[in-house]
Amino acid sequence: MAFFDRLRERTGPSGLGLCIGLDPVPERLPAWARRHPDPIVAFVRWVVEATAEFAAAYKPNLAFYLALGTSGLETLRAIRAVIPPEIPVILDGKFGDIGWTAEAYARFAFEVLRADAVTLSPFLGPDSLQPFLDRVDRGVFLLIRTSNPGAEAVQELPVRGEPLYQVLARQAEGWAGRERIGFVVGATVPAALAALRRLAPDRWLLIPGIGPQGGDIETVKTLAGPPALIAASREILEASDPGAAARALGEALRGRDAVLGAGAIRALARGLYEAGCIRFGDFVLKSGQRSPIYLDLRRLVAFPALLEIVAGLYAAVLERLTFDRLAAIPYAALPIGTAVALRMRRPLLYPRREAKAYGTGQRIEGEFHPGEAVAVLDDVLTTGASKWEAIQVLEEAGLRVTDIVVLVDREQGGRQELEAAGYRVHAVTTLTALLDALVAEGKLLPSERDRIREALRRSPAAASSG
Ligand SMILES: O=P(O)(O)OC[C@H]1O[C@H](OP(=O)(O)OP(=O)(O)O)[C@H](O)[C@@H]1O
Ligand SMILES: O=C(O)c1cc(=O)[nH]c(=O)[nH]1
Repeated sequence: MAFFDRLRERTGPSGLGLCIGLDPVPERLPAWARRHPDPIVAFVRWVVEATAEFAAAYKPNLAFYLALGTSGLETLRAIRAVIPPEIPVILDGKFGDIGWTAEAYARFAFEVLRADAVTLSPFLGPDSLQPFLDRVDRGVFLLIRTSNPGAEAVQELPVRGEPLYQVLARQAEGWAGRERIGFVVGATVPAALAALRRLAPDRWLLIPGIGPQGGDIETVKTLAGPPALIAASREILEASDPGAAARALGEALRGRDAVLGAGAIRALARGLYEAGCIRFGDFVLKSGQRSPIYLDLRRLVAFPALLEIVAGLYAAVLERLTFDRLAAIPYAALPIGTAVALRMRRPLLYPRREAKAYGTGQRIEGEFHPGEAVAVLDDVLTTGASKWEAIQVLEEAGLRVTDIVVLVDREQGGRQELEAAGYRVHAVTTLTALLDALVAEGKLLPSERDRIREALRRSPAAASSG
């Protein structure tokens, strides 16, 4: 499997992962490790065992092993061997040399050390990268805008009115093997995070510089967003409990919504696909937009076992929230809401599309008291229009809508508008993550996934949501 597909698997639906730097310094090791006959390997093994479940990738920096002396490379090989095979290893060597020499570096990185990716300086131009790009299952991260204070003096030099790093990023978009190239950008340079994400919306970013160097995760999430690896080394290696430090960083990264690991999202995607809840074609949505993909979760009623799984996923999100009642938006979310209410033993209500002219004439079915907090459930979030309609009815009746929970956020602008108005939006997963999982499951070609993504990116709602 290609390197960036492996990263997608590791990060799951959020597309944001922790890349743990393995940069040991002998004199800073804990006392117990220093007493060990093989201190560095013992220490790194201990860190890896404690952090593996939170690591999207590990990143040993070559310099720390060279600094150990002639035994350093053997130590690095031993460390490569303690990293579980499913976790990609990025060798941080910041290589960059003419082709012939680059070929030797590539052999060292990919054959001797069996790294899955490397960091490279793009300063010598595209031919210097080629030996690394020729290994089609491996990846490279180009140093585009680094986090160190002196970087500005070179990387921000104006070239025809544009900073050099942006020129480089733009050029790299046209280089052969571009799908195997990610960019390194420092968390300490917010303007570069935003600029690079604008220039390269789908490209993996490797972002060092949080913690001791001064960058912070919230800024990275807001300005760069996924797909990205956030690098942390000292913050984890020097913690008294590296596992707890990695867990805290992982949670800060994934945020409150992450209820699905990479395996679970694949199982969900497979279940939905096999039940005919994911359709490909040419569809018109509620908003009038056209779409090459349609999620038809109304079909869940024909697959009770899958409906139960889906209800469990909503419940995993809802368990973390505080609310008095659930409200389901007709029609698709009515059976889902009922399954969730049964599972959680929480009361459900639903706003009708319009009041009936007979019977009770109610606009809201179920029981409620003004002032109560409501978590609104829907199947899919596209523009958010159906959520706004439901919110209006519920709020006119004196209820307080606090949270909106959907199974799939199609990432077409709905979330931003609801959040801007103060509603908290939670999605079990996103369309991007579902598409990636379908590719991993062999149900969709990568080229089809990319075509669908591109079509959705060009849709009017996506454009208006910025
Ligand atoms: O975020 P939005 O742009 O509102 O789009 C998503 C909505 O569209 C569908 O409802 P629809 O009214 O088509 O169908 P339904 O009555 O069958 O649920 C879907 O069930 C969501 O409620
Ligand atoms: O936006 C919509 O109307 C919509 C999209 C989708 O994927 N599924 C659905 O039921 N509605």
